Amino acid sequence: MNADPQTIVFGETPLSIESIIAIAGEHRPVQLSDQPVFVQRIEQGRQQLDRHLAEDVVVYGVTTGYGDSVSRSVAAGLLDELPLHLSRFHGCGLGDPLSVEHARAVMAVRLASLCSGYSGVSRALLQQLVEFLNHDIVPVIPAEGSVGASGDLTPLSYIAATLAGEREVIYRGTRMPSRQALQQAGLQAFEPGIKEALAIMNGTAVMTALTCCAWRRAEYMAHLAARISALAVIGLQGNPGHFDARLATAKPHPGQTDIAARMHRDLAGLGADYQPARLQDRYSIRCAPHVIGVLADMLPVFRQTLETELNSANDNPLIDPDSGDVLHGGHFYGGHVAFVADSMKNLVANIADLLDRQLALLVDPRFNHGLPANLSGAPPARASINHGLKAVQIGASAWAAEALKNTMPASVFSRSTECHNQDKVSMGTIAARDCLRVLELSEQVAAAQLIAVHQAIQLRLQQGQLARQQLTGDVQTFIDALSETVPFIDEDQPLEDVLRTLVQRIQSRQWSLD
Ligand SMILES: N[C@@H](Cc1ccc(O)cc1)C(=O)O
Repeated sequence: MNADPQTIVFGETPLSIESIIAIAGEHRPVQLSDQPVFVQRIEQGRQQLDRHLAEDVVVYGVTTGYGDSVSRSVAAGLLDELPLHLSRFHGCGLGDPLSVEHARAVMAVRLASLCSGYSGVSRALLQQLVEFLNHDIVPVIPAEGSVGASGDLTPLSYIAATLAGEREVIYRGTRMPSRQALQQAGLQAFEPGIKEALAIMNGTAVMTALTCCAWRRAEYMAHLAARISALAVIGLQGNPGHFDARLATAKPHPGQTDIAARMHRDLAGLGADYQPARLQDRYSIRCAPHVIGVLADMLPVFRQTLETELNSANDNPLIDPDSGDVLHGGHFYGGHVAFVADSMKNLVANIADLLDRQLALLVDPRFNHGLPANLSGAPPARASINHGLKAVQIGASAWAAEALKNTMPASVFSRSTECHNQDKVSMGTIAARDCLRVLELSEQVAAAQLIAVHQAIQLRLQQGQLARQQLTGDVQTFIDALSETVPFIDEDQPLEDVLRTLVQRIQSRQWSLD
């Protein structure tokens, strides 16, 4: 069915983190499967719900009030109005809006979940989400106000509302009322039928989407940190023997082994005659694979959890597609995602700390084995007025500290809310937002350390303590690419623009590190 190989199809095979990122960031087109099994499954779910309604079965959120108001039954004449009430009373989010990329990821993740066929929603609802993604109509979703268990009710209410032509969206770069964007795109508002607003809102899509985006950045951070650490070894005249494959075999965590191998490969050009300045380097150098490797080892575990969550029915109630039975449960509870985000931010912040410690060694003549103070490249006659990377290091210390400060797990701050119906909640969305913030700060530390390792290597080359042929082809290419952005720092100059460009390059995964 799928003519355009670029198109990502929902309703057939499970989606990966990469497909979510491709939809969110690269605007890959999406479509619903037209396979009869999928079409039937979706139609059946809806018919079964209608049947329950006709038979006066009590279904939570369809014939009852929401949450703790479950014990209130809704008069038959008001049932149709109930869905829009849900999205409307949850229109109380605060904080900055999610970025366009993140809001698109949220829509894609919610669509994946609804396509699992347990939510009893119509194909028309799924199609409206497809249209929003393909026309790039992006709901403005305030980031704050979810406890992450009862789903991401409040932020997801902005999806339910905008599909229905309420609240605001970003369309063609302009913030405007959703109704106006729908009109301009030639689409109709989709007013949710019974259970449909609940199905959109009662799930973990915001935290899952944000954590998928974080996962991709964390993966790049692990590989970049390995490259930076290898360059720090070169700058500090460190000992490449710490990354010997035989050491890795003796403690074979696969992620750690991979990081050590990457570093060892990057150091292979130093040659047999190379003499390190010390027999054993300080831990931020010697143990780099042991710090970065924990993240590298946990990423596959995190991936499995995130992909299970994103392809799951994390809604309530569910409609069993085979029997049609209504299953009342708590799949909107985001405990798994909360744990992934809380853990990932800890591992990423540890890398920021590692890079900041390496930077501290590089700028300090007591530890850097013959490099100038603050790595200043000023000639001796002008050394007294030049300060090299002094302020960049101070900045990196601040960013590392802030990253570390944000590692406090969010999930341990569960609090009872909503009249004690939601008396244990995940706080997974806060964990996911923290994780993204920790990544941003860590990327800033990495940018600072990129300037430092670049400068250290240029100084070693100038001082004749390193020959260009001692750098592998990959390392030469990387240093040359850095030199397009990073100047040799001799005279004092503002480096904000350089740092910002580097952060942007890191976030767009500019350099191929494999
Ligand atoms: N998540 C709740 C539903 C709910 C919806 C809206 C609320 O305001 C509160 C709770 C449940 O399924 O039980």
